[in-house]
Amino acid sequence: MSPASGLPSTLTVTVSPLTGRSYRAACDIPKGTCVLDVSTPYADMLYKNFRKEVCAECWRYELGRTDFLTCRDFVEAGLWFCDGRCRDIWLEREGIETVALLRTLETARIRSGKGKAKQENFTTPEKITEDALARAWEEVASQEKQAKTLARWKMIKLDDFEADLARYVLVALVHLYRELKSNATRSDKDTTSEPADISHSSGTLNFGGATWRDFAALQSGELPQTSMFPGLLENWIRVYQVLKSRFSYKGPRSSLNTHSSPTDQAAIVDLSDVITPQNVRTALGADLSNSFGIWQVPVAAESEGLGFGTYPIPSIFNHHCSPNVLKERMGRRLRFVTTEKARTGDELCISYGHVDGMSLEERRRYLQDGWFFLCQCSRCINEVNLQTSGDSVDVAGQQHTE
Ligand SMILES: C[S@@+](CC[C@H](N)C(=O)[O-])C[C@H]1O[C@@H](n2cnc3c(N)ncnc32)[C@H](O)[C@@H]1O
Repeated sequence: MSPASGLPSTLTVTVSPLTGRSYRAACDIPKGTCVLDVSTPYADMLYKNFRKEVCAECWRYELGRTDFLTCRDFVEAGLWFCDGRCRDIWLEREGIETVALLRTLETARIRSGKGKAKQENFTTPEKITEDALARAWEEVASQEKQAKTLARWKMIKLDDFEADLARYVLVALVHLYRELKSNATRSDKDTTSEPADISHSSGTLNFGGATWRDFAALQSGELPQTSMFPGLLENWIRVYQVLKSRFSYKGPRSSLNTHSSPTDQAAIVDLSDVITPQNVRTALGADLSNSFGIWQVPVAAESEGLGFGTYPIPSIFNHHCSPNVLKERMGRRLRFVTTEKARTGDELCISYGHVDGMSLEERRRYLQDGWFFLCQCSRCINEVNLQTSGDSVDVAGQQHTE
């Protein structure tokens, strides 16, 4: 599926059985051309360790200095800003209700030094398969039909890893919620009564030209990730249980969350329709296989990873070990610039990591371990063919005949 919106006329999407969707040049493109420019991710998250040192809007980071983060209006929600301008840009896009939602979510985080809270019983399947994952999530969905389940889930506390993932999922689901509300408002505009929660929804719908449809069309990393790290399934289910129990509301508003202030309760929207096992799996599955790390800039080998963001439209770039497109980050903005001339029909690829100085085996291991795929780029295929023919290749891709 190609992206619903935001694709420049210089790019076209093709699909191959081996590598899925990828971008190709729709015309001849000179070297140094910006082929894609995306202002913000669909969902993003700064790791808790860096939150007090990085602006939540422009992602400015000054090697651990914090004095430039002068706007601290929403620190309970885990949001530090350079100043009121960064705060207002963030609020304009995300909406004031998201501050209340994030603040409530932070109350579900195990406070440092408080150890591990009592968790739900969970047995990880012996072997992770599509069926085993489906059964585990069906079990969760059936549990929530029991009256006391949500009250019990409300007591669950998340460790930092899980709470950070929950923030990322929550941001994505609020975007979906707002898209649905906006569509409903548009189709209901002849009627006088608005949907109950629309008054709580603020902000502009602009998530880097992408919609939930684009986000949900991303390749899911759920099976490869949970197969490699089976404990992830329990982490993901706990994320779901916390989101469902705290932000789903079918009764009186005061029963929504006993931990948040009355102001927060008033501002919190009812996310029950969007917090579903399928949507949470979609958001988490899109993470590792598609997200871009938010690296300290300028990027160097020792750059800190501050968090990650998922940009559905750029996520269609496939990897190449000698790429012809370079990614540049400026704040939340990602720009993709050609590093050589591309002819009509050429595949346009970025590099997913620093593979330059690696041998074929090292590159393939790196991509398999970190990204769960066997690299099929033309450089790797050429080197495999050369190895079969007995010739050798050095790490710069130069061929040496024996
Ligand atoms: C960020 S997505 C890129 C878009 C993806 N092809 C799609 O259809 O959505 C990353 C996934 O694309 C595929 N991919 C990207 N580059 C590849 C390559 N060089 N060789 C094989 N598969 C690749 C892998 O399945 C990988 O998990």
